[in-house]
Amino acid sequence: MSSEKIPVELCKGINGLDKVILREPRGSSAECCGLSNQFRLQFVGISFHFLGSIAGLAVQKVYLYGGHVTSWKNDHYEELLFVSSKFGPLDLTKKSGVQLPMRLSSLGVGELVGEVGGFLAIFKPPKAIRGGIPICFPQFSSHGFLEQHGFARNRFWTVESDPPPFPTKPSNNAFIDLILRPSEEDLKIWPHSFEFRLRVALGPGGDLMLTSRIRNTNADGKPFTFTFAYHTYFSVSDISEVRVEGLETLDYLDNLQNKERFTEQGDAITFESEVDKIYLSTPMKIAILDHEKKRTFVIRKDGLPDAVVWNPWDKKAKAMADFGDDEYKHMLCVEAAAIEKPITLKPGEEWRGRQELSAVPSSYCSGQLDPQKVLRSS
Ligand SMILES: O=P(O)(O)OC[C@H]1O[C@H](O)[C@H](O)[C@@H](O)[C@@H]1O
Repeated sequence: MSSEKIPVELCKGINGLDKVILREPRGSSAECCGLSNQFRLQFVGISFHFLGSIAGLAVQKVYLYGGHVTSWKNDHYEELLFVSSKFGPLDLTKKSGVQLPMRLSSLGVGELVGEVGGFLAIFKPPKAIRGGIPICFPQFSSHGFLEQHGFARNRFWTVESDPPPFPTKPSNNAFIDLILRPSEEDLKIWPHSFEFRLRVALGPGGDLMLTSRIRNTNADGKPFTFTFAYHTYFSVSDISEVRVEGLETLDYLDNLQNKERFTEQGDAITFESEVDKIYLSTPMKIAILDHEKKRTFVIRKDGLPDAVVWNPWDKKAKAMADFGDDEYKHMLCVEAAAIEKPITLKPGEEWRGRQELSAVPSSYCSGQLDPQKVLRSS
């Protein structure tokens, strides 16, 4: 089958990795990923059921881990998102001194056992994929009592073939709709019923668009409150060659200084050490200029007033089991978010948060944040 004729395809990648690929005729693509079947079966005993082809809209149950976009490529087939070479549960063993292969079996909720020559090591269940676009919900970071960044990034999402209508449908049909509802276990840790619909779409020019719709479906009449972020890892040539525009002079909370509030002073944001800041009430457009690659990412966002900027730098990188020691040089997270003013929904209410990413050649001039001008430049 010619891939060009299939805007949405369900397939398997390396090591049986389940993924949905969105394709755009000029060559751009995006992938939403799961963990490999085999691996998931070993770890948590969840089976996958493919009941048809997505292109034919006959799929009823496809589970994708985290509703996580793991790849976004332009029409030159260049990867635009960073994903760590060490992501995934297998690599978590690396820094604990345990070697694979080992026998793995499920111990029930939350614990796994690896046995190597009589030596037992207990691991946490699979973590979020390190890179791409993890979804942080219902809590950003440690701003609350839930696990870091909430649980949505560590759950299986389902493909939804017939979601409630969006105002517009992408003309190229390169989109996929996912849904997450809480399990019984989730309700024990966050006692709120919700429907989280995520549409991942690839625009005709290769733009990657994520739209989240979160609805309170509580039957007990209670509202709920959440924080949220698209935790986007951009791939950059060299972090010291990168500049972020659109956040100058804004107030931010510095996660490295007890979330204290400061005001940004510089002309544009550049990087020479660890950064972990939540910029507040940011403009709808933010640009990331990569001088070496001569590429500019433009983030357009709606319903997401804040923007997190994160790079772990060398020391933290070394401490992260699922991250290469030098990989901090090639990534930058700029995360469209709603954090400072958490969102509250009454039963029946729905919230929308949208992020649109473009990658354009850097004939883009500094300070020129009109996205139309950016898109017209070549
Ligand atoms: O390691 P993770 O849980 O994926 O979090 C990675 C990072 O996410 C955000 O950017 C936070 O602001 C950081 O404080 C955190 O270190």
